[in-house]
Amino acid sequence: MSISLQMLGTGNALAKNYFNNNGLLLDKNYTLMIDCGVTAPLAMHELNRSFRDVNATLITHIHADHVGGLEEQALTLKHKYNRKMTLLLPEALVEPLWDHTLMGGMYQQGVVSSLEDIFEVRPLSPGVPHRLSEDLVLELLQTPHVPGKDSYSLIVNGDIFYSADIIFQPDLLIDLVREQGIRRILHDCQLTGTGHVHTTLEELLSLPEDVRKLIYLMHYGDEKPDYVGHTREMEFLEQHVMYTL
Ligand SMILES: Nc1ccn([C@@H]2O[C@@H]3COP(=O)(O)O[C@H]3[C@H]2O)c(=O)n1
Ligand SMILES: [Zn+2]
Ligand SMILES: [Zn+2]
Repeated sequence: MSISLQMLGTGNALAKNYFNNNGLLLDKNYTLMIDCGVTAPLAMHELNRSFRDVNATLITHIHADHVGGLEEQALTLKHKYNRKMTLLLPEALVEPLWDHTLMGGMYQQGVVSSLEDIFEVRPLSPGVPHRLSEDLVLELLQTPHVPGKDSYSLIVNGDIFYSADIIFQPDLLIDLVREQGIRRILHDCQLTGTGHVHTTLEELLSLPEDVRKLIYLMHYGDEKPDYVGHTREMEFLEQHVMYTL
């Protein structure tokens, strides 16, 4: 089973050179969009891709760089193609995504009054595998980010870990690799400053070598060029490149 990953962007919420950290996970018959931030519609356009060719969009948590493109996505599909996107999201996010984020822009009396009016909503329970296609199985793992904000990392096909924005979790990462058979880690990486809600490069560098060598770095800032060559075994994930996972 061959799974590919193409990032629509690899930047943090404020990056101007790398777009928001959103991705496409692809198997031969299925395309999953991981998060749909403010820059996702333009990123799709630049890749000559259409939301029509995405089977489902998965949301990890509610920050603009992860959900800020959903309004445009839903409107594009409705008005150009008369269809709804399948929205996969942790069950705990269904209500806040509508009440705290999308309702403000999308509410229309008598026409649009719930998330279900604009998406095919498929709530997912964390901690159990969900088969999305013949080759793609996804499990949500709740991980800490901003206090009070539910956030979910992903385990893909039982052996790939994709971090939502996450506070450094060394024990989890070591356990995933040494006990749970994870062979690839896609991890957010804050290059400067203290990691209050993200994991810093310094923290990732403190991991043992057998874990570091499985890590691709993503969700980084525009200062990334200054850090190339200073990440030991860990490589920066690059926007638009197609990776076989
Ligand atoms: N200097 C900054 C940078 C980012 N932010 C917000 O904190 C969020 C952390 O998760 P994120 O998804 O990276 O989005 C960030 C901004 O909303 C912020 O409040 N101040
Ligand atoms: Zn983010
Ligand atoms: Zn975030």
